[in-house]
Amino acid sequence: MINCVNVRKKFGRKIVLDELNLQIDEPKLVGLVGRNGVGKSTLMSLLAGLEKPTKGKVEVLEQSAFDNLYVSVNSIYIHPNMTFPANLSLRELCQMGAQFYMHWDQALSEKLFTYFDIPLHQTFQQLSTGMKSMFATIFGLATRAAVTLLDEPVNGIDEGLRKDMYRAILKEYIAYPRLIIISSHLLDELAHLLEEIVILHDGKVLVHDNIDDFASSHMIWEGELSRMLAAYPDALILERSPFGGDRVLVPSHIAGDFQQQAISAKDLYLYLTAEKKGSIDDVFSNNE
Ligand SMILES: Nc1ncnc2c1ncn2[C@@H]1O[C@H](COP(=O)(O)OP(=O)(O)OP(=O)(O)O)[C@@H](O)[C@H]1O
Repeated sequence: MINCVNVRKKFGRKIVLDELNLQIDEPKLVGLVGRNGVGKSTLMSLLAGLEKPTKGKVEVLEQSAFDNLYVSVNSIYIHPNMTFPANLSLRELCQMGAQFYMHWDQALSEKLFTYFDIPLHQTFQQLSTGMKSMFATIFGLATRAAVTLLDEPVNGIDEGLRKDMYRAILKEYIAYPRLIIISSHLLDELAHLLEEIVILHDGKVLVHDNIDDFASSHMIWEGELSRMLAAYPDALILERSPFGGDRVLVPSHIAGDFQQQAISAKDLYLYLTAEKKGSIDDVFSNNE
């Protein structure tokens, strides 16, 4: 359904994505994660055909994505900075959506708008930040587009309603499977929904895996650091303890006679993408 081959994307002299490869062949619920500024939105814009790759190939539904009407009518890209025509009410926007997207689900959108209390007589600009996200995400789901790209879909939504929105996404996906890619920083909230995870790091896909396989791919050893490093020199040191309980991260297939702990997908993602530039305490250390 999507195929990115050796994709590079530059803005001016800044290379954001480079030699990025990603292929997804069937409907899936996929989480796209990565640290701030790594290029998640850029990748989604490329998939939506809004941006042209500087180099390489971006195909969606087997067609080159950039500026392609077939890709436009079969995909939707919802993101926090999106705008809608200021002179149209939300109801009118939905009528336009129904004309453009042939699988538009009017009944679903009406039920969700009612549940989330979205005032359809207002314009998009009149909504609060959280309501904008709710409207846009429901709009995205109602399109039933084969490729649905949700960039930070719960941006600004309070915690209780976020859970409802995740559930709405999951139920819609189960009822009408399609490729839904969700970018988010809230991997702990999202992980239970996802089938696959894609981690962007240094302009590339660092991990593309089944979410459960990803979480179980590593484990934490606790013990004496020198012994653990002797058993596995490439272990990532997570924590030094003056009392002997040092902690390191190792791939799960490595055998070692140490206390072992499972790790959550969120923590593993954070460790694998950590920048090694000291801690926030170092920034303040001269002032203390
Ligand atoms: N149109 C543009 N012109 C110039 N630079 C851009 C443009 N779009 C994105 N960038 C730059 O590309 C980089 C990646 O931005 P992008 O928004 O894709 O990252 P992101 O992973 O979605 O970030 P975040 O998690 O903070 O939302 C950033 O350095 C950003 O400044």
